[in-house]
Amino acid sequence: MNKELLKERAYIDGQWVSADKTFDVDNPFDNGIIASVADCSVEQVEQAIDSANTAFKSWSKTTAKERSNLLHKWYSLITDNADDLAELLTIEQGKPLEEAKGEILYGASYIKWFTEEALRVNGDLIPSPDGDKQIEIHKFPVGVVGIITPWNFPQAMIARKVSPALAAGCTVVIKPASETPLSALAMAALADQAGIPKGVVNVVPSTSSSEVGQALTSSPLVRKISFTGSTPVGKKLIAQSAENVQKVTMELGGNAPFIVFDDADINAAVDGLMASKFRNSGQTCVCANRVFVHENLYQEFIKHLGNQVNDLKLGNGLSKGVKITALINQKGIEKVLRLIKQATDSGAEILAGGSQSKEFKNIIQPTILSNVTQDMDIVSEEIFGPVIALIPFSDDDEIIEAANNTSAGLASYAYTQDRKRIKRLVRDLEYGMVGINTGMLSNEMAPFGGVKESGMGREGSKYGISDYLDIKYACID
Ligand SMILES: NC(=O)C1=CN([C@@H]2O[C@H](COP(=O)(O)OP(=O)(O)OC[C@H]3O[C@@H](n4cnc5c(N)ncnc54)[C@H](OP(=O)(O)O)[C@@H]3O)[C@@H](O)[C@H]2O)C=CC1
Ligand SMILES: O=C(O)[C@H](O)CS(=O)(=O)O
Repeated sequence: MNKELLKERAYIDGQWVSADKTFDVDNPFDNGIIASVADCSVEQVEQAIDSANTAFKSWSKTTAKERSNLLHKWYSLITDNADDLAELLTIEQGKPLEEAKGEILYGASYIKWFTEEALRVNGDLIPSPDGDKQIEIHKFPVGVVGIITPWNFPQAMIARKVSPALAAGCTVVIKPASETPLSALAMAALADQAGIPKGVVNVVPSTSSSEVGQALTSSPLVRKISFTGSTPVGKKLIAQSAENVQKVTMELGGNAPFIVFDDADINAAVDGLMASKFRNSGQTCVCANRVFVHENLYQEFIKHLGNQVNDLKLGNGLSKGVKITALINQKGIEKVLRLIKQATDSGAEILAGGSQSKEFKNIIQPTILSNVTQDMDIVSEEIFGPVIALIPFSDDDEIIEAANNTSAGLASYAYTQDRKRIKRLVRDLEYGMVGINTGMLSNEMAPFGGVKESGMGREGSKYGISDYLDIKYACID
C-alpha cells in the first residue's frame, strides 16, 4: 500500500499537526495495532474552526468553475489511488476488499456529481407584485461546516458530505470516527495534493468526541453540522446546535423492513436480501433489519435463503472471496449476540449460524432466525450485524402497519409484482427511501435520507447541495 496515504497526524490549516497524545487504531479482524493517530484537543479543534473561517472568506468568493475544477482533481486522485485507499479502509474497518473498493468508488461518485452540481447553483428573478421593484433571489454558502462521521463507511460518508459543502463554497472541519480515522486523513492528503487551499478542509481525529461535538456546536463560526451515526448521538447534536441556531443534516439509525409478498419472485427476493443484509457484515443503516415473508412462501423462501447463506465465506477482509468479516469492535459483537440470545430465549429458532465463528472470534456467523415476533428486541433495535430475523405474515393491511411500527424511517424494501400494491406501498410506507424489487438503493443521483428519528436533510441528488446554501432575497427599486 502507498505509505504516503497512511497519515497519523491531524490536518489543520493545510499542515500535518501532532497532538499531545495519540490513540491506537486497530484492525478489527485480529485487533493488531495499525497506527497511532494524533488525539486532538478541543483547542486544536478551535484552531481548525478558525482556519476554516479564515479560508471561507476567500473560498466562498472563488467561482463555481474554480471549485468544480478542484473537486474534479480531488476525484481523479481518489480514483487513481482507489486500490490503496481500499486496502487502507479494509485494514482499519474490516470490510471485504471488494466492498472497500466499491465504497471508494461510491464515495468518489458523489464528488464527481458535485463537480457538476457546483455549476448549477442558480438564483431567480421574480416579477414584482409591487410596481417596478425587482425581486432577485441569490444563493450563498452557509459558511463553516462541522462534520462528524461514522466508522461503517469511513470514506464515502466524508465524500458525501464534503463534496456538496465545498461545491457550495463552504469550508469544513471533520471529526472522523475514532475506529476509522485513517481513511479521512488519506482523503485530506489527496485534497491537499489536488490543490484545495489550506483551511478549506480540516481533519481533527479525537477520542474526546463529546467535547469535540460541543466545540463544533458551541462555536458561532460554525454555521452547520452534518452528522451520520446513531440516533441518540444525533439527538444530542440537534439539541446542542440550537445554541447557535445551526443548520443540521442528520443521517441517523435505521430499522428497515424487507417485505416479501405472496406474488414475489423468490429468487430475486433472496438475492435482494443477501445484498442488503450482508453488505459490510450487516453494519449499514439501510440493511434489511426485519424480514417479513408471506406465509404462503415462507418455507420455500427459507430453503432458497439457507442455501445462499451457507455459501458465504468468513475471514479476513483482505482475503479473496471473503464475504463476512469482523464486526467493528467488541461492543458491536456483544450487541448482536445479546439480540440473538434475547430472541431465542423468547422463542425464535436458529436455522443457521447464531454465534461467533469458532475460527475467527471477532466474526459473527451469518445467522437466520425463524419465527421472530414483534415483541423481540431484535425487531425494535438496529441489529448492525449479519443476522436475518424472519417474521411470517398473512395480511397486506397488517404488514404495512407492522412495517411502520418503529421510530426509524430511513430505508424500506418490498418484493411484489402487483402494480396497485406497489403504488400503495410507496404512498404508505413511512420512510425516506423505498426499494421495490431491489435491496440496493444508494447512489449519488438519488436523495439519501430519512424521516422520523432517522434524521433530516438529504445527501446526493439535485437536492443535496441545498443543505449547504442560504437563500437571500433582494428587493430593488
Ligand atoms: N446511521 C448510520 O449510518 C450509523 C448508525 N450507527 C448506529 O449507532 C450504533 C453505535 O455506533 P457508533 O459508532 O457508536 O455510533 P456513534 O453515533 O456513537 O458514532 C458516530 C460518530 O459520532 C461520534 N460521537 C459519539 N458520541 C458523540 C457525541 N456525544 N458528540 C459528538 N460526536 C459523537 C463518534 O465519535 P467516536 O468514534 O470517537 O466515538 C463517531 O465519529 C450502531 O450500532 C448503529 O446502530 C452507527 C454508525 C452509522
Ligand atoms: O451509513 C450508512 O450505512 C450508509 O449511508 C449506507 S450507504 O449509503 O452506503 O448505502
